[in-house]
Amino acid sequence: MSRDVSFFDQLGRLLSLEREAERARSAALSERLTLSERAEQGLSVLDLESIEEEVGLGGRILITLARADRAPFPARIHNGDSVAVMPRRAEVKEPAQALVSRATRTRLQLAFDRAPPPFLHEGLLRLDVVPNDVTYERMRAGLARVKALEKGVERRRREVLLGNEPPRFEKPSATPPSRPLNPEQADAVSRALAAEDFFLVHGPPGTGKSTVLAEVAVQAVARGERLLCTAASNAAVDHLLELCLEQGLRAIRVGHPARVAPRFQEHTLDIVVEEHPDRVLSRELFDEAFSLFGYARRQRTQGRSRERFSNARSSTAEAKGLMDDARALERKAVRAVLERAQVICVTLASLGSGVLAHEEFDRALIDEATQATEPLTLLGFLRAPKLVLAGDPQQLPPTVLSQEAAKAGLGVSLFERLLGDHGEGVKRMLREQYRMNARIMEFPSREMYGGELRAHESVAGRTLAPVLTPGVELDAPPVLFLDTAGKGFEEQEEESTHSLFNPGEGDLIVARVKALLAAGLSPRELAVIAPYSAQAFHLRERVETLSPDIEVDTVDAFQGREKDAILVSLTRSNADGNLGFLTDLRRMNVAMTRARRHLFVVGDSATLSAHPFYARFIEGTQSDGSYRSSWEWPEAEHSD
Ligand SMILES: Nc1ncnc2c1ncn2[C@@H]1O[C@H](COP(=O)(O)OP(=O)(O)OP(=O)(O)O)[C@@H](O)[C@H]1O
Repeated sequence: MSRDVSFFDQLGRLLSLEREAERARSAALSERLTLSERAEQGLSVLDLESIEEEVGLGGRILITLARADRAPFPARIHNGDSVAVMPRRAEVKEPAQALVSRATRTRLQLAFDRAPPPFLHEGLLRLDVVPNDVTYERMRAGLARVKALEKGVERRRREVLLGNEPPRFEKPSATPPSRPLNPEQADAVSRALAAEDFFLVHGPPGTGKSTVLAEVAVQAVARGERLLCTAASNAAVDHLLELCLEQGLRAIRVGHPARVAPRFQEHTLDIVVEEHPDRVLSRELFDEAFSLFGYARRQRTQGRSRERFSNARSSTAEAKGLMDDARALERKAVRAVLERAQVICVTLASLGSGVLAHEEFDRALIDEATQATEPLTLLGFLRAPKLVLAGDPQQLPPTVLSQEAAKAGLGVSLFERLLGDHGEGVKRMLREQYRMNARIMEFPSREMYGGELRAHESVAGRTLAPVLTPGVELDAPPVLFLDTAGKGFEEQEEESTHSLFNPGEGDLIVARVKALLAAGLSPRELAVIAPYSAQAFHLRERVETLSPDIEVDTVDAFQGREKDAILVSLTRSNADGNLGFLTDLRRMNVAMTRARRHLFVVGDSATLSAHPFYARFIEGTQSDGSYRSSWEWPEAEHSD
């Protein structure tokens, strides 16, 4: 399909729609809620005071807040959230913006990039969790830059991107891989390395698409290339970082330490920079500046005299000068660390952050590329002449709030669009999977991947028995469908969110959790997932009391993860055969491909059979002994 550059303007318009939708949602929420309701929902915290101040990594100012009565916070505030802080009662023009760097039950440590305004130290405060606009600005600027690629090679890149010119490939070289790869993986690696523009790695669940990217990284670094490893989510970037480190590459993780998993913090730019001699020096200067700021504050607050004010003014000026020197030294240290790295790992959204503003790479590897919108992925495109995108268009697409924007194209990832524009020749599908028992794999393989998946011999026969207490008897075949038809377990709607839940299915899930734990399954190897957030929420409340280590979440949140046993509550049960967004089969594909040894699905066949996909799934379980009716299900009696 041929396009002209107005395509990027169209994407810009869709971004505006999406931003409006996000604003409208948060405005509707604020409007509906009084301040105390906001506080109850965990969107605001009131009556805070600052109780500690220190200088943290990268010269950030860390201020710890606690409630004046030291009461615990609601559970909603997480590390990495953006927040705005303002006086509890007075009006201020500009609330102070910060990120939550450590959230505990009674304390919130906030990281400020600049010295926060004085009101933070004066009296009671209010904190609001705020949606973050920065990424929109970066995507918009990115679109403008791509559109403006006019000259020579750059123009050609843009034309390939638009689907007007074919991508080019060098002759693949036959470098032996650094680890054993299956034939499709080896082919994907060599074609990705041969790509002069881009290549797509299609990785169905558990087929090692991250492994392929890591191998591309090893070989590209061996050729002397400088690499960018990126993805939309922090978890995916952390995973790439882990694989690169395992391969012995010098990789640096750029990102706010609050958003990086704790075990990778020692590889974050902020922490590595701490060791650099220039940074040691800058720390001393920051300390000095802070004591001067403190002195100035005391001078100002201890009474009014001309001398005190003038002392305060000159100390503040001196402190500001020291801060400037300290920052310059710190920038030098950062440059030195980045230059030494072979691989930089960072989320797409953080690529636009100050420290990386001028970094260029030889190649960008983008994981989970089918979960990122095109404008977001283009931020990676802008940093490297060659791209490798890994993803799976049969799993969930990017989350887009505005239905209109999603339909008009924002819901289509760059991966999918390039595949549509250039055809199958620009992609390699991986076919051997290293996660699921063959029976668990069979149905999604047939429905979503043309029956082409293979289970590697190390996983094909895996069952639950070896991870349970020896000798325990439990009815747990690889796939088990528990049918609630005729039980009257109707779905219900939660008033405040309009999301659905189903207490009857909840009872059966809770009973299954108890049975699996009693049989000796580790709670860390068990997860409960539901398509609807209300069902996930209700289940979490009940399952958490059985063990805090069992994860309970929505299907969408569980994409990319795996566990030995996965329990799925399909939730829908109504007289009209209405399946809502269960008809997005990509969501079901994700739900059904998370389990290694045991996939337990509860649902109402009378409702589900209205859709041929579910009808075929249920028939399959009936024909091979994986079907149970809840009328004759022993655990149903122990569900309280
Ligand atoms: N050729 C191989 N031989 C043996 N094991 C492999 C091979 N390739 C991948 N694996 C294993 O398969 C598992 C999944 O690999 P990886 O995390 O790369 O998959 P993925 O496709 O990115 O997964 P997901 O679907 O969760 O995104 C890992 O445990 C990995 O070590």
